[in-house]
Amino acid sequence: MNKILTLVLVRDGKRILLGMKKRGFGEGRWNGFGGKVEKQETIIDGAKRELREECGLVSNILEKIGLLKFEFVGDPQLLEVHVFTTEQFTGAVEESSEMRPEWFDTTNIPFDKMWPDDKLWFPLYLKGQKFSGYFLFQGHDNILKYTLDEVDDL
Ligand SMILES: CNc1ncnc2c1ncn2[C@@H]1O[C@H](COP(=O)(O)OP(=O)(O)OP(=O)(O)O)[C@@H](O)[C@H]1O
Ligand SMILES: [Mg+2]
Ligand SMILES: [Mg+2]
Repeated sequence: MNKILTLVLVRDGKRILLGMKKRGFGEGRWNGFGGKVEKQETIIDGAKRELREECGLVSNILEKIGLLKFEFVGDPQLLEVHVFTTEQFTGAVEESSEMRPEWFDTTNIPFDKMWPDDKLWFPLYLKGQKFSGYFLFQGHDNILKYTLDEVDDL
């Protein structure tokens, strides 16, 4: 069984909100907001919940933009990350125990302090292209092989 995760990218014109992960998986890296989908919730509800928990923002309009699958050498569990974006949100950005949020200009995204797959698919996201990808990692820094496709539907 794949492990189902969410990732939400909040966009405000030319800026994007990322969070510095303060603990757990991906600690020390900037990323969108998200986490594990719980048993009783839908994927989109999980995405909304994690967004609110991790940065204080509320959105009811998440657009699905990507599906990413990750495999780590030596780990039989496949991660399935459902990626969403929104430009419509309410609330105030607040730091949480898990994330320290910060706005970045879309021309100045800190790829050297992000998961290495991000620099591969972010350009598709930024031009409004939906995508589907698979990445095989060795450790947390090396991508051994990957596929990345532009798709019309997810
Ligand atoms: C390998 N390449 C990757 N590239 C980009 N993003 C990645 C990723 N691998 C995982 N992610 C994201 O990292 C978060 C992990 O989930 P994570 O935050 O640990 O879960 P959750 O918030 O439920 O935490 P708690 O267990 O409640 O503490 C989650 O958003 C997931 O989409
Ligand atoms: Mg999380
Ligand atoms: Mg969680």
